[in-house]
Amino acid sequence: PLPPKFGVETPRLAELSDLFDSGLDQWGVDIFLVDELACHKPLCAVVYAIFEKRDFFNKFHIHPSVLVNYFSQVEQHYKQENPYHNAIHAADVTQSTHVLLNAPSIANVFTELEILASIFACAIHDVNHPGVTNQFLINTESELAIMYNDMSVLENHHCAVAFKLLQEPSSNLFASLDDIQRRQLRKMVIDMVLATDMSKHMSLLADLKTMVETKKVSGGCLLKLDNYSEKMQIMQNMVHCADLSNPAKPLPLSTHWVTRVMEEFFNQGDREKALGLPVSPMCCRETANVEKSQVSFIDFIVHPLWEAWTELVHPDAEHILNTLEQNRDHYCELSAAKEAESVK
Ligand SMILES: COc1ccc(-c2ccn(C[C@@H](O)CN3CCOCC3)n2)cc1OC1CCCC1
Ligand SMILES: [Zn+2]
Repeated sequence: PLPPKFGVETPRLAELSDLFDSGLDQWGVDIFLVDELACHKPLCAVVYAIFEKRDFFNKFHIHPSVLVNYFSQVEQHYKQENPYHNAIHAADVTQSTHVLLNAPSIANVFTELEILASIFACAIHDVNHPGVTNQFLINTESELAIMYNDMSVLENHHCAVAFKLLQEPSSNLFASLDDIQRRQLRKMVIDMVLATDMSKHMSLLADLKTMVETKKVSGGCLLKLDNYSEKMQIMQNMVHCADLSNPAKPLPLSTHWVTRVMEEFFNQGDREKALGLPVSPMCCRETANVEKSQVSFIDFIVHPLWEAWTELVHPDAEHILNTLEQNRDHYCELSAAKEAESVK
């Protein structure tokens, strides 16, 4: 028997179906509307829709009910009390990567298994996120930090939880893959999820820039990706771009994410204050300058990354970079207006 369409019981199935028809392949689909129409199971709905659109059910002999069993479990393991690191963020990063994969300039670069691994990695990349940063887990000598020896604590946890949930027989998504494929997929997913650790950002970006330079030299085509490491660098940067894509989305979505991430950071700041720990950067609700922080985040982290990605897939991501630059100017103006207000 087939599970409900998109794996979610919703009285608004027709609207959800229409939104996916028009928006699933679009940069900037309203993921918060997906959350509403899917009765707060956005991850199940988005993954189901992408698997259907990419014909993964047939290509990898996955029964829809097994997909729904597994991603319902994954969705339940995202803490919905987190303002930011919840299943909506996972659905957002997954759908964003689905769009990036459609860029014509990387059309024939990845195998179907690599595409499956990328979509899967996004869907699970923050599962069971506790709503605090690695530094907080380390500073508080949390069980997770002890478990993972302070190294990419969150990212190791997300991976372990996701693969543990796969061991449930009714949820074994990759049962029909052969052992080689399953082992390749597991390695690719681990490599991508561990690369979402922000402390890896600078080295990831350096690799991407080198690849862009060599691409320029080799006459612009990406097809000469012969080894695993080069391909994985692109996949890791693609997922990292999607993870840091909030400022590059249409402004209403971007500001909604800023509100949510600041609330999560401020909750952490409250906990640090209560524990007598130094309050992390941007986590103090009394002193944080939200707009200024966004401008710095864009100038130092997000824009350099998206500038490199845009060069790699030129000209397919120009509109994304333009949106990022327009949004940056918006936050800059807001910040200046706030500054002017405060000196009156
Ligand atoms: C929409 O804006 C953001 C969307 C996502 C993130 C984001 C997700 C994961 N991270 C990594 C941090 O968990 C780790 N950092 C280490 C430094 O201390 C703060 C915590 N960051 C941040 C965003 O903006 C920041 C908050 C104000 C400006 C910068
Ligand atoms: Zn994330």
